[in-house]
Amino acid sequence: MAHRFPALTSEQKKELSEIAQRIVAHGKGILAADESVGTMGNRLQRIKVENTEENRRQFREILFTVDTSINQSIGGVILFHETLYQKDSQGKLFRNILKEKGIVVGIKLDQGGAPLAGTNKETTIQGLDGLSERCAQYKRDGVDFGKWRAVLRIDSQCPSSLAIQENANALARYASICQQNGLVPIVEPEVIPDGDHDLEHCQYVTEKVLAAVYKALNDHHVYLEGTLLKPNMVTAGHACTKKYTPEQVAMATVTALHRTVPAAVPGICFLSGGMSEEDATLNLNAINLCPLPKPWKLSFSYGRALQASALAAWGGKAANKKATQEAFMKRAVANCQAAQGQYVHTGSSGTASTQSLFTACYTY
Ligand SMILES: O=P(O)(O)OC[C@@]1(O)O[C@H](CO)[C@@H](O)[C@@H]1O
Repeated sequence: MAHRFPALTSEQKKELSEIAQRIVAHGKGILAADESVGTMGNRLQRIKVENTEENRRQFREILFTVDTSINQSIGGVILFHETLYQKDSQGKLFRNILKEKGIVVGIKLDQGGAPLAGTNKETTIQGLDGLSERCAQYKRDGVDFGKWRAVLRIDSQCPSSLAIQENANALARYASICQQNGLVPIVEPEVIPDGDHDLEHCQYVTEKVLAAVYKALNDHHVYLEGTLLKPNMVTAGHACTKKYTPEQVAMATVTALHRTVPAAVPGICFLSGGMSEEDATLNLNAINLCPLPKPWKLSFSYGRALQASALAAWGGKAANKKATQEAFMKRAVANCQAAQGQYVHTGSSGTASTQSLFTACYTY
């Protein structure tokens, strides 16, 4: 089989791999601030704030106008469509505020789940139609990476081979379209933590899912050096009675990744999946200390685990801006340290940072 129809030019490949490497350089990770309107509504409800466009804008303004030193810990921010075109109170586009800090701007590209008939409530993700045009427009608007989240769940007959294959193929098709338009695709196959399964079962399923994803990416001629993976950590199900240490989670996670993710992938940025802020940091730290070969950067792309304390500190009040920014900065710095295996837990974490952020059947 000759390679007669190259998918990308060498210039395109260079641009993609440089973007991917910038995002995860020196322990940096990603702030996933891409909650859709509905998901943000759930977050705001917890702090008794109304889900209006202005309230969503105000919270994000506080995060994005944090001190420039945030660029030592955060390499990329994923936005939702609405946020990409919002401005701060001085009239400056959020995306320009982020870029001036040297942070790469990303966008959520998937458009929600659709049921796979004949399965045990499994789904695929929509959004491929018109995706190329959307990517081209976003690139013109200053976006350099995309995100697509596929959801797999563990249950009786789940994940089925249909759900694994279908979601792997959709992720690969999305990744190929992103790269054609100059966007680094974040590939997110999330095995959600609902259920009472043990750590070993989650590892088994995660390996099957990741193996299928990398086969599909190869089939679709995706340039791995210009991608980032956003997987779940391997953890026991939320309702499992047996508890595991961060070191056990780390060993199961790195083993699964080592068996399935090619070394050409520059970075693996975990989602937090409903872990408390502190657990997400401790597990990431243990992953980076795990004594197995780790040819990729192992970092974070947290939504809940980077914003829970900040949301609680804000409470919808402009007067709490400083405390909100301090809470956000604290988590960002802690995760940057964890991404280098240098986090030291001081034991002085606030209540918000140790609270579980799990939501059953987390969809958006
Ligand atoms: O699991 P977390 O770290 O909270 O969020 C991971 C994530 O993929 O899921 C969210 C909902 O789709 C997104 O906002 C975010 O990018």
